[in-house]
Amino acid sequence: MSVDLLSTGQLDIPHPRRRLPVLGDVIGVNPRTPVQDSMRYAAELGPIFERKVLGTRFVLVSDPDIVAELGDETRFRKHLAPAVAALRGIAGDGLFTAYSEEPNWRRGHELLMPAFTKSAMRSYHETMVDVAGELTQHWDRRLEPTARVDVSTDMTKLTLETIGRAGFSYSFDSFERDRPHPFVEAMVRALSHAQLMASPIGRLTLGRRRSQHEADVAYLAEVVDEVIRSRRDSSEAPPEDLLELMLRAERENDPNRIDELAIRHQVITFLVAGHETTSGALSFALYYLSRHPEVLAEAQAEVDAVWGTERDHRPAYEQVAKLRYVRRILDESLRLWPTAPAYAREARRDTTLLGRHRMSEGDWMLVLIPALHRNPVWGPDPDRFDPDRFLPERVRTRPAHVYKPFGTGERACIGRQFALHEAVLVLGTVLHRYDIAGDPDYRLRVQERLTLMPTRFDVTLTRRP
Ligand code: HEM
Repeated sequence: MSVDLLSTGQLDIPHPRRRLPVLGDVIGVNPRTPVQDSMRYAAELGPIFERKVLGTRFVLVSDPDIVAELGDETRFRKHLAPAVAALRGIAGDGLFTAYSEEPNWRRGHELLMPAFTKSAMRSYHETMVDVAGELTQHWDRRLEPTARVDVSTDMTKLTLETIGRAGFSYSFDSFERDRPHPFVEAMVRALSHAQLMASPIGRLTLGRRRSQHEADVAYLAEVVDEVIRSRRDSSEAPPEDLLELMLRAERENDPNRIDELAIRHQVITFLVAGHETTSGALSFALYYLSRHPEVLAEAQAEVDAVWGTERDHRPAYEQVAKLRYVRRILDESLRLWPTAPAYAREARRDTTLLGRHRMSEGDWMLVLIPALHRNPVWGPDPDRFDPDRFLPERVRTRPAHVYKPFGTGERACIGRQFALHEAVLVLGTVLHRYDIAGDPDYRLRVQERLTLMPTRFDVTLTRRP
C-alpha cells in the first residue's frame, strides 16, 4: 500500500517546489542518484518531505523523533521499499528481502543469528587477518617505492573474499585476478538495475538492459549453486560456517530447516549484503583519512601503541576492539556516508505518529539515513568529519535514534559485528603498514547502486618504516 497521508490531509508534508502536473518532481533529479538528490531536498525542505514521480509517492524522514517512533516494533515493521522488492528476483525470501511475516525470515534468522553474536566473531578473526594479509601482499608487490591503488576496487576484493571464506569456506581468488570477479560486476549491475526499477523514470531508461539483467541474475545463481555444490561434493569434514549451519539443519530435520531454494537465497544474500556495504564503509574511511593528516597520524599512533611497531605483526582478536580511535573514524565515516542509506518502515495497524498524524495500516516511510546523520542535533557543522563525535561522553549526550547506519529493530543488520570487526581490523592493518595520501584535486564522487560507494578514488601508498 502506498503512503496516502498527504491526500487524506493527515500530514502536511512539503514537496519540491517545481512539481509538474502528471510527471511530478522530475526537475533537477537523476534516477541514478536518488539518495544525493533526496539529501539536497532534505536540506531544503526539512526532516519530512514527499517526492512524487509519475504518481508514485515516497515520504522521506530524517527527524530523530519520527525515526524513534518508527523504531517501535509494536507499531511498525520493515517495509520492502520498491528498490528492495526489486531484488526479490535475486534473493527471494532471503533475510534481507523477506517480508517479516514470511516463515523463512524467522527460520533463517533463528538459524543464522548464533553465527553473528559478538563472541562468534572470534571464529572469523583468523580468516579476516589472512585476507587482510593478501591485500597488503597485493599492494606490496606494486610498490616502487610508492603505489597508487584504486581503493573501492581493492576494498571490494577484500570484503567479497572475506565473506566468501568466512561464511562459506569458498574463495573467489580475488587477489589473483586483474579485474574484479565477474560476480562483483554482475552484482553491481543487478543492484543498479533494482535502483532504476524503483524509479518510474528509471524504469523508462532500462531498455536493452533487461536482457543483461536476466543474464546477471542467472549468473549470480550459478555462482551460488557452485558454492553449494562444491561443499556437497567435498569428502572432507564440513567446516563450521554459515552454509554448514543451513545444511546441517536440513540433514537433522531441525524445525528451522530451510529448503534448497531458500539456502540459495540466503547464500546470495550474505554474499551481496556481506561485502558491498563494508567495502563502501572502508573506502569512505580511507577517503577521510587521506584528507585529514592529523586524524591519520593519531590513528597510526594508536595502532602502533596497540600492535607495536613490527610491521608484519599479526593482530590477535583482542587487539582489534582496542583500536578505539580507528573505530571512531569508521563510525564517523558511516555517519556521513551510511553505505546502506535508507530503510523503510510501515505501520502494522492504524496509528498516530508524534501524537498528531494518523497513519493507516500499511502506510510506509523511508528513513533517509544520511540526512538523519546531518540533523541539527549533530551540532552546527554536521558535514565536518570529526571522529571525536563518537567519544563515549559525547555519544551519551545525544538522543537515541540519531545514528542508524545498521537499521533498526529485529530487521536491523545481522552482520553488524562482522562488519565492525572486519573494518576495524582492515583499517588497522592498512594504517599500521602504510602512509596514505590522496590526490589533492580529487573531489568526492559517490556512486549509488542501492549502496553508496566513492568512485575513482585512488590513494598513494608508501611503506612505513
Ligand atoms: C558497514 C557494513 C554494513 C552496513 C552499513 C549494513 C547496513 C544494513 C542495514 C541498514 C540493514 C537494514 C536494512 C533494512 O531495514 O531494510 C541491514 C540488514 C542486513 N544486513 Fe547489513 N550492513 C553491513 C554489513 C553487513 C554484513 C557484513 C553482513 C553479513 C555478513 C550483512 C548482512 C545483512 C543482512 C542479512 C540483513 C537483513 C537482516 C534481516 O532483515 O533479518 N550486513 N544491513
